[in-house]
Amino acid sequence: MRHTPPPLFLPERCLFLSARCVEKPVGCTASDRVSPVSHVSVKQRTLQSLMSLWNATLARISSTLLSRDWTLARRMLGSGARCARLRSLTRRPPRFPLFRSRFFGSLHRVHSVEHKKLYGPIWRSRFGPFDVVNVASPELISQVIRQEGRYPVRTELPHWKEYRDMRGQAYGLHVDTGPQWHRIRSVLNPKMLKLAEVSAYAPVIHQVVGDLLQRIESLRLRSQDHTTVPDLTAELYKFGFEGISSILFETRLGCLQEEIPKDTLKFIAAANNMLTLSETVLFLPLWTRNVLPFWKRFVQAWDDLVALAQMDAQVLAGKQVEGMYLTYLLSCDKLTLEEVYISITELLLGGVDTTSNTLSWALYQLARDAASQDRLYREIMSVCPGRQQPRSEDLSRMPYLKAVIKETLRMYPVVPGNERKISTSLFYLCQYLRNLYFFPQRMRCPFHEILSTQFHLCHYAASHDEGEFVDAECFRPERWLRGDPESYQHHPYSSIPFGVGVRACVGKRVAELEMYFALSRVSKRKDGAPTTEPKTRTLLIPSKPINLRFLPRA
Ligand code: HEM
Repeated sequence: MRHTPPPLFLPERCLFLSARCVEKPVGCTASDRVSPVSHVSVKQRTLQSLMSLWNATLARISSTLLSRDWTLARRMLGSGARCARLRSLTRRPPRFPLFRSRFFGSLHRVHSVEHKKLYGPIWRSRFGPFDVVNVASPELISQVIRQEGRYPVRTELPHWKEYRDMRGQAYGLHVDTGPQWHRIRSVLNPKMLKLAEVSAYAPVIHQVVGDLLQRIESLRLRSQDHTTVPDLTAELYKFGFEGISSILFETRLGCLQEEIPKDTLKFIAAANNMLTLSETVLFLPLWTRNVLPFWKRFVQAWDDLVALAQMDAQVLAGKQVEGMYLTYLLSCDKLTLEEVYISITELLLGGVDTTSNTLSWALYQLARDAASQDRLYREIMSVCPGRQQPRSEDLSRMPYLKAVIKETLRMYPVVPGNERKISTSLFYLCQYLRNLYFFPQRMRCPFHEILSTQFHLCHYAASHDEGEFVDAECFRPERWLRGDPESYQHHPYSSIPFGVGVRACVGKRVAELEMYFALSRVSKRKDGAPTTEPKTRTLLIPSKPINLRFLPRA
């Protein structure tokens, strides 16, 4: 199946030129890159004014539509057909799908796949205090990303921000926006995203993978049938934590030992609490904070996270361990100490659930699919025979290993949805020529006075779309292999588990290296598994423990 991108309806240049004029109706300056008036002909000026007028009218119509003033909208549009088309945006799902779906499980399905079936690839919904426009087709997602601007904004995390203000902490990557976010990001990027720099972490990751294998072996031997490793996700969670902390601090915390250090357990529990409570405190009204225990627990969880990351950072800063990420952050002198602490906390937080859950799903799917498992095993053995460990450069000769991770992330994108707020003054989306939507930069919201239009990018729905992926619910790593009879071209935005663009995941390369090394070495054993259902707790995680049987290969 080949994907043919649909043509765009409006000439982009024209739209942006006039959009600037809408923003600054009097005196567009040279810095706006709009030609000075004396250099344009009367015809061009007239055309430009007409375009400005047209765009201003459209912006007004859109904002009217989004503020639900239907009478005025109809009067302004004057066309029933067009009104109906735009109205589809306001066909809304129930108000709090989150709470309802909690009882039935699988929030991400209700939220994106089911809604896409009901409302099409674009719909509007309320998510806690947010009024959100959901986009669930790769084409629409790509259009949002293309217009995200220089400093993309994901979503407001008012409760995270409030906590940091309360404690006088720096905001950090998740909360900061604009040039301030960019400054922190440009310091973190080089040693996290450059392939050559990330390869330097290979030896330390291999040590951690070695510990994971030992842990699996000891749990297997201890089990009743001498094959089953119970709750593998919990072990992989410790692996994720040990992996990222050994990169950041270049020291081992011992998470995969029999006796887990108390502080490590505390960090893991705090991360779990913070992520679980994050949704709850966001949804509950402010007055509940003094009545219900959630806000206090949320604050406590953050206190524990920051204190532990800070404590490790302070102890290790004194040791001046050569080459570790923390040393780099402290010595580069581009971040304040507060920013270093919050960055370390966020990297630790980002690096645990994500890699561990993806690995759990990958092992689970391989365990159910003997053919994929054998193909992977053959590939690994051909590149790294015997007990040889893969090096970073070997990975380019392991396309199937990479395809397994890609397919796992397609089926279980650990972050099932992403967000973007619009930054251009006039923002449009166009779905296959038929529907054209305009969005104002700001719109009204009953909770906050005024908000930018916020888009929810439904990764999960896009990567489960049968139009993009044949038998989308089946695990088929082959679809990602170039030249394989089962492979085919996908829309480049049909599966973007790490996000794309300048605000995409900062830990992508580290996560991939950890997952490739762990999966290749664990896969040298054979396994089988019971079934389990996905669940979401801000992140997409298994709802039941995954118990795998590990049988040593002959
Ligand atoms: C399977 C592994 C992972 C997945 C699927 C994943 C996914 C994502 C996604 C979807 C985003 C949002 C990107 C956007 O807005 O466009 C993100 C952001 C982020 N991730 Fe990851 N991630 C993974 C691993 C990691 C690791 C290992 C780390 C830490 C080393 C990390 C740290 C972060 C941070 C700090 C951000 C915020 C970046 C920013 O706002 O500038 N992630 N991740």
